[in-house]
Parts: sequence; C-alpha cells; structure tokens
Amino acid sequence: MILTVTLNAALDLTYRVPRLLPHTSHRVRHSAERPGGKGVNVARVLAALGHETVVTGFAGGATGDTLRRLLAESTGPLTDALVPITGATRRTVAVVDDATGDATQLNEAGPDVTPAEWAAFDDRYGQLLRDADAVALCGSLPPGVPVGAYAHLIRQARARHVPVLLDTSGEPLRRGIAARPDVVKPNAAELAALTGSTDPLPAALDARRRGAHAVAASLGPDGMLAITPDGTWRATPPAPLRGNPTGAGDSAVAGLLSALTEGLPWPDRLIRAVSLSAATVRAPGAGEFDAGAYEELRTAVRVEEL
Ligand SMILES: O=P(O)(O)OC[C@@]1(O)O[C@H](CO)[C@@H](O)[C@@H]1O
Repeated sequence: MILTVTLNAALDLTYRVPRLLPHTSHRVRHSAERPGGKGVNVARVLAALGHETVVTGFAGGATGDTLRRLLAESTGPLTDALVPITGATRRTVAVVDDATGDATQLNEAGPDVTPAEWAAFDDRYGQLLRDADAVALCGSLPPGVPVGAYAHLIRQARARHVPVLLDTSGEPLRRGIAARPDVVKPNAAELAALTGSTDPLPAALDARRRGAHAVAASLGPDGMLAITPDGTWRATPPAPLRGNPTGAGDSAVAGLLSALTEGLPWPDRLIRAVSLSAATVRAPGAGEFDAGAYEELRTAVRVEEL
C-alpha cells in the first residue's frame, strides 16, 4: 500500500465567482466542500487509480469529522488512519475566477498539536510504515509540530527501506531535504525560495545537492523537470489547459508514486505525473481528475532527456 501523510489536513472550500475583484463583494455562483490538505488529495487520486492507499495525519473538531465523512465517500481502496486531536482541523478557501480560471487560495494556519498528540502520531506512523511500499509526506505543518518533523519521518522511512517523497515548503522543506528523501517535489516558487534561483534547472540541481536523491519539480503549464540518479528529463503537456490548478501538484505526486511502486522508469513516471496533473486542472477541484483528459494526455505528453 501507499501511505500519505497530511499533518495539516484541511476541509477545502471552493467558491466560484464570475470575476474576482479585490475591494468588492461577490456573489458565489457555486460552492463545494472537499476533504483536503495535500496528502489527502494525493491519496484520493491514488485510490481512484486503484492503488491501496492509507491516509494518516491529524483530524479534530467538527471540521475534522466532516473531512472524515467526506473521505469515506471517496472512490477506490482508501483507508482512513488519521490520528484524532483536540484542536479543530483547519479550513482552506479557494476562490476561482470563472473569467480567467485563476484560483486565489486562503489557507488557515491549522490546529495546535500537543506534544502528546505528536508522539501518538509518531507511533502510528511507525506501525503504518511496516506495510508501506512508499510514503508521501505532504503540505505545511500545523502549530506545535516540530519544524524538523519531516526530517524525522524521512529518517524513519529510510531506516525501514520505504521510498519516501517530500512535498512541502519553507523551513520544513529545507530541513527535510537534508534528511535525504528519495524524491522531493517542489513547485517553481518553492524551489526559488529554497535556492534563491528562479531558473528551474540550476535551482533543481542545487536542491539535489542539498540531499534529495531525485528532484521532480512541477512547473505548472511547463510540465515537470526531473533530476535523478538515472538521468535528467523534462516532460511537457501538449498545450496549456484552462481550469482550476488547485491540487495539480498533488496529482503529480500521486502519478510519481504510483508509477514508482509499479517499478516504472523515470520517463514513464513523469508522463503519468504530468498527465494526471493536467487532467486535474480540467476537474472541478483538488484530489480529482478528468478521466477522459487523463487518457488523452498520456499519449500526448512529451519527454525529452537533457
Ligand atoms: O497549507 P498547505 O498544507 O501548504 O496547502 C494546503 C492546500 O492548499 O493544498 C492543497 C492543494 O495542493 C489544498 O487541498 C490544501 O488545502
């Protein structure tokens, strides 16, 4: 099974408005509520692809209950192993401008996690790792969780020879990379914040030098760039797609991990990641993808060795 960790899970709210204009009030055309946080989205995509998936992290309060109820309605073989906490799971709001397709994201900080709750999670994680073929560590850290949490979880996975992918930002990313994850998946902004370079190729090389075995950077409409022990590749979707990009990076993680556990080589992993990611832009929200677009894109993504 594939284990996904979302320490700062979220109840994701999506509002669609005809046009988003700061300093004005808006009529919401459509609203939706989904179980979210990056690792939860990764898990929903993996399960929809038919992979046995286990979701862990924290959930608490009324928002946590709603998240778990919605998660139970997901398609595919998905198990909820979230650890209960006293604090309430946060909400995030994505406001989608229907005129442009752009999304504006507002993310709450998350609940306060106590040292006892963090210790309970750590125990649970150790047990879950025993049956894991791969693990994804995704998203921001809630208050109370140590900033070196991902570095610690990476070391545990590596000690058990479970391939581990890290998708986070800021200081947790900087410390996590130094713990030598098998794959790190930053986006262009996270890569630039980490390395100080806005040019993806030198930035990804720098990120790899910091300790990651492979760097697979998601570059929005430009696809992905992967620097790996087997080679360096760029994978590009056929044309920029219009739609809601929220969760596109999470679908890329699902693509990378599902293909890794199937033993596929890097070029095939990238084709899957880029096509799932683009197919998510065509779906209404994070954790979902347009199955028709995915099938079409799988044969249209171009991979070039650099
Ligand atoms: O605050 P984080 O953990 O960095 O990101 C959280 C988040 O914005 O990322 C997902 C999209 O990737 C959303 O489902 C989710 O709520």
